[in-house]
Amino acid sequence: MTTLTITRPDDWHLHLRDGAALHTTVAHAAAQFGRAIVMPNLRPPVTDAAQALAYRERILDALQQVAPGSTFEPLMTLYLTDRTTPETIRSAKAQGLPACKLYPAGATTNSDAGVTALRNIYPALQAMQEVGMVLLVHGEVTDPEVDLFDREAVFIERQLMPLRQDFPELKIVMEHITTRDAAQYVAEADQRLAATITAHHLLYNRNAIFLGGVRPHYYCLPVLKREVHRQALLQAATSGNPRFFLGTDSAPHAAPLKEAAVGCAGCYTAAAAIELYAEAFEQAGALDRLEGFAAFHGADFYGLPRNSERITLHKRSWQMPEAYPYVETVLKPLRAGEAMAWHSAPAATSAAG
Ligand SMILES: NC(=O)N[C@@H](CC(=O)O)C(=O)O
Ligand SMILES: [Zn+2]
Ligand SMILES: [Zn+2]
Repeated sequence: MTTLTITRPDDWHLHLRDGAALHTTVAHAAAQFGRAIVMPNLRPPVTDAAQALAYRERILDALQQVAPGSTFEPLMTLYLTDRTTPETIRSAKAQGLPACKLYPAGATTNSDAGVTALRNIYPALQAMQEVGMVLLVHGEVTDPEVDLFDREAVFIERQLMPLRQDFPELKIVMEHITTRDAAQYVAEADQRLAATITAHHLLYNRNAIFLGGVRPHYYCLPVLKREVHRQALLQAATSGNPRFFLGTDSAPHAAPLKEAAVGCAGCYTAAAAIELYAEAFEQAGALDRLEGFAAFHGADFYGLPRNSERITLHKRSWQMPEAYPYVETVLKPLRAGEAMAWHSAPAATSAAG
């Protein structure tokens, strides 16, 4: 297959950051995706509807500048803290926010204000269950005794299983799953549990972080795992199961902050996300399953209409730029300077055909 036309995809897990960063991140996201679930882990975090709507306006302002006329739609989320009240949840739902995000305190970038114990958010979760908001989960325990590579599997046992028992009607998305354990757990669960999978976890195993020396641009959280896990994720993503869908977790950090003694976690894939996913699906011989994963399953899970526009991908080699301008520095994308197998044509080109 040398061209592939699919319904315009959505990104169900995306970091856009704020301020001048939006000029880079919003341009990339809007070029590919119809909608994106925008992560709330800003500094300070987005903890109520008013902050979320103000952030949405800043995103839309940037969109007007970098892609005038674009219909890209940012879907806003709340950052849960120990102090999130049921009233905050009800107000967020009333103002159209589809989801809230659980960051266990200390689990990842900008999670210091996150939740220190699940019981602290039980009243908020109860309200979310009642009003029908989706709970998004960074599923890793923060217990320093637990090996970094086991933190997702342990989270499922210690936190997610009891949580699902206590809130059986709550819709939950396990974000950026990285293990066979998570893929199996989600596959065996009911309709209310889904998972997003990133392109980088489909394409790389943990060797990528250490190939010839430490490679900070392959460091993200949850960290890349062994090849058996990558294979299991690929199988889940290409299985056709509607509870697995696209979430890039594209997480920009200025290059100097990643190439540091203590480098930030996060891979930047938004500039060519669908091309990376196409490569992974092709590798699995399942390009015919890409559209469901990228454009249908997420919208269906969230109860939103599917996109009507289409995009076209061409099998054509090109080179990923070394860097993109980013605030006052640069941003190095995953695959920087390396070959890409698929190329996505701008919407205008595909519409003409
Ligand atoms: N994935 C990451 O490694 N980093 C994300 C946070 C997150 O999604 O956990 C970020 O905001 O930089
Ligand atoms: Zn996360
Ligand atoms: Zn993320």
